[in-house]
Amino acid sequence: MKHTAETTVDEPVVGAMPQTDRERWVILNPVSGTADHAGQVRELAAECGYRVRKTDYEGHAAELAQQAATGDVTLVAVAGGDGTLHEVVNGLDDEDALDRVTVVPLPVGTENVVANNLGVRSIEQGFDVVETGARRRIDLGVADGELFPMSCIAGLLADASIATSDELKERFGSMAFVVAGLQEMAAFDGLHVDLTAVSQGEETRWSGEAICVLVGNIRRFAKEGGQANVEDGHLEVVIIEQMPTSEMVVEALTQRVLGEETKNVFHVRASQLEIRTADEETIDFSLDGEPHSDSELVLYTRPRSLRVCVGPDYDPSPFYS
Ligand SMILES: Nc1ncnc2c1ncn2[C@@H]1O[C@H](COP(=O)(O)OP(=O)(O)OP(=O)(O)O)[C@@H](O)[C@H]1O
Repeated sequence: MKHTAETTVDEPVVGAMPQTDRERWVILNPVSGTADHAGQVRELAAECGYRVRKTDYEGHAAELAQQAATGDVTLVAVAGGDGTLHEVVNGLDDEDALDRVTVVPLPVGTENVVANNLGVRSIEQGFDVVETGARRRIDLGVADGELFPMSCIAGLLADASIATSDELKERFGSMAFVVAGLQEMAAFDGLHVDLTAVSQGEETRWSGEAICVLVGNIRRFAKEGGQANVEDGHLEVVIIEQMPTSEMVVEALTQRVLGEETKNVFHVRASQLEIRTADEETIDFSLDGEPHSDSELVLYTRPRSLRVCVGPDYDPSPFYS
């Protein structure tokens, strides 16, 4: 593989061009996914001239990103899943470095939602797109003051994602999330939600009993899911209303398979969102899979604030009806 190509944000890179990345690091989470990737990551990193920094504990990726930001590093490859990427992005932001450091995900986690939606499907392709891929600026979501590249989930599925065990993840892969959610449904008595969504100065309000509120930055939860437009300054918001478990399954299938809007699912796009519960109950939510809670939740976007390398399948303006 050749060394880094000259890249202008938003422009596809054609052919080999002079190097501009001053120093390149891989932040490697050795325990992400099936934990068998460290050897391959180190090998390719050595071949391509990256320094590898390994995480030793939870939160370490954010500290390493801060160190990268205070040095000469202009490119960080993140060998981990969505949780590790989340830490890196917040670590870079703590040093106000999002504008000078480009990030590329190396998908070695369990779900790798961000990497998949950026069109980066393997470790090798990750190193490759740094040389030959386009570079773009994508939106980041903010929830409770914390950045999230992927999603924020409040209510039942937030609990479920926290409760999703490693064993379950190994057996069912990305389905673990859904399976755990359905398992927990019986014990969950809903959340009375007052939600205000703002888009281009227009307010939309929703109040009622909800199972969960799903907010996607790079991913869509509505209809058949897939990649969201992550350059338009909007979040994709889905509220799943409280309903019997049997209806929930039908609802999920109808939404996923047929792509139809149905009565128990409310969908809105928003650049700003406020979620409150009726009696100021605590809202449990997960940011890119990590648990949080607060009495209210304010979300918004920081449009086009993260520089990323993307693969050929990445679509800057995906079409959905
Ligand atoms: N050395 C370590 N030992 C234990 N945990 C670690 C270590 N390094 C990082 N972590 C933690 O591992 C967690 C999971 O990482 P990550 O999200 O990358 O993988 P994943 O959950 O398998 O993938 P995905 O989020 O894509 O489903 C993160 O919360 C991170 O803080």
